[in-house]
Amino acid sequence: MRLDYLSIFPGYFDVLGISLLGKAAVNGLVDVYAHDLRDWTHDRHRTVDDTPCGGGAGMVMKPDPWGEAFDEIIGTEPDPSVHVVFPSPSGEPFTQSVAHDLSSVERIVFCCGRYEGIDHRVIDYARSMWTVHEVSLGDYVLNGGEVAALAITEAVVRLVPGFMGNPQSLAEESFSAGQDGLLEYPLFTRPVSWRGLDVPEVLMSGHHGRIAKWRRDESIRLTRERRPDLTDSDVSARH
Ligand SMILES: N#Cc1c(-c2ccc3ccn(Cc4ccc(CN5CCOCC5)cc4)c3c2)n[nH]c1N
Repeated sequence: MRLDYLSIFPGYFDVLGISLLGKAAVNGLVDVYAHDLRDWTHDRHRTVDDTPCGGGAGMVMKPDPWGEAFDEIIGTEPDPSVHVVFPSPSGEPFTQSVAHDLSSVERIVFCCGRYEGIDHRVIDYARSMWTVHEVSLGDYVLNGGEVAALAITEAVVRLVPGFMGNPQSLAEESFSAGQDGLLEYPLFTRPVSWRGLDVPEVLMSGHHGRIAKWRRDESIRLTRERRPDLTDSDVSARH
């Protein structure tokens, strides 16, 4: 899998050489390339933004540098196998399902906007050439797309076959199909007693059936308390 990042702050992506992702890069599972959008400007100030047509607050990212960067990084021929991700406050929700879909893709290009956003023609042009995902991390405001691109990267790459040492742990996570869309149960490890707080006895019983029931009940309780939106009527009936 090749990952490209276009940003006026390419240094954000230096962290991708750390931890598991760094190991994946070393193992050849993932190739990471960060690009400075200003490398495709031609004025002395390396300008990437301008005032919004029709007025309004802030600045908008000019289309020209993006187009020239696309030509050099991706190419000038349409190729639907290339997936271009635009993090955006007005994007569709980024979910585990989207992460799963992207994990089988060979090439992803992240376009990280700043200011008030990117000239919309850049997104329209990208849609005419490649497979585009305009996605939002959630209902809160970031200053740009870089942090979102990092989060999306982690969510996607950890699903790539061969990346995680123990793929079974993926199956038991919250938001994964294997858990019926329920939140993950509380986790404990040694010591059994810590600052007057004990591991629930059932988890020390060695009785796998009871342990499985306790964990299921806890997942249901937590989901009903914290994420009623995840429990549809069918799921509630089953639980
Ligand atoms: N993913 C994700 C994100 C982002 C995100 C992603 C990409 C960019 C690029 C620039 N920004 C800054 C920015 C902030 C606020 C606004 C809204 N304003 C638009 C003009 O009208 C007033 C309202 C726009 C742009 C970004 C933010 N924020 N939150 C997420 N979950």
